[in-house]
Amino acid sequence: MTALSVQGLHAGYDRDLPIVKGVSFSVPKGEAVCILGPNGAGKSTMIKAIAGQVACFGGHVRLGETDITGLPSHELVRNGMGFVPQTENIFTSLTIFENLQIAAQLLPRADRAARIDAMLDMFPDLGARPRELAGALSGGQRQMLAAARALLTEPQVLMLDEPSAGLSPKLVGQVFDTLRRISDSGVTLVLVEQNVRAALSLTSRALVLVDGELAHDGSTEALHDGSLLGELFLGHRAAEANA
Ligand SMILES: Nc1ncnc2c1ncn2[C@@H]1O[C@H](COP(=O)(O)OP(=O)(O)OP(=O)(O)O)[C@@H](O)[C@H]1O
Repeated sequence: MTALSVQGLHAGYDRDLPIVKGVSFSVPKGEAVCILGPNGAGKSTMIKAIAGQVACFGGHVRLGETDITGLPSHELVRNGMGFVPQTENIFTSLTIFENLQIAAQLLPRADRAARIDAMLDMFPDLGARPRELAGALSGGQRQMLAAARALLTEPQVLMLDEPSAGLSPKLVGQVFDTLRRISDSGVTLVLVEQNVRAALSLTSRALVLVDGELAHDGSTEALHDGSLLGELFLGHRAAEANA
């Protein structure tokens, strides 16, 4: 069964200069997929367009059978999409518990307390100190809180924009261990990553975006020795150099 389907997506900040140009892919339920590519390729723009935060100029995004193209973020959450942006993904002046409470507002009142408890159980680092200010957490714990906020509504698909950004190697390891647990629990994962090694350790399939177009869609095995990835990335650099 297909969890997420993107067909002929054109998206960006100016209709006359789309950043994402005709990208199509689909992700079966339960699969973990990473989106790789050189700086400026349009990875963040694409994931934000799928998450309803950047304008779609053409094409379709479907979550299961539902067309979600261009729906605002809160509607996407109701339809089963979780999105963890790269920055400003938690409220640092509020406690861990309050951060979860705000995310829980989208749930029926009767379900809120149980879902918050489930997240505090799932993330023991957070469960040990629910009254601590989110701003006092380490970078890795902040990413866990951001993921917990997104998972609270039990999304079918969880998308993350560079969960390793700004983290030390040790914290990257912690965050990816958490993502592996989330993936193992059956949630479909789509993540944009600059940290190729970490991304390939988690996902079985990679999409490579070069200059807003899909340059590769296949098993991560082919990318482990780095030469194909290098070719894809270098091809882009050569094109830039000749421009
Ligand atoms: N808010 C914005 N307004 C206008 N242009 C933008 C905006 N955000 C990004 N861009 C442009 O869109 C292009 C793609 O950027 P994007 O951040 O999507 O790439 P990326 O592949 O995620 O890069 P990186 O790996 O460096 O984060 C770049 O040319 C960038 O300058």
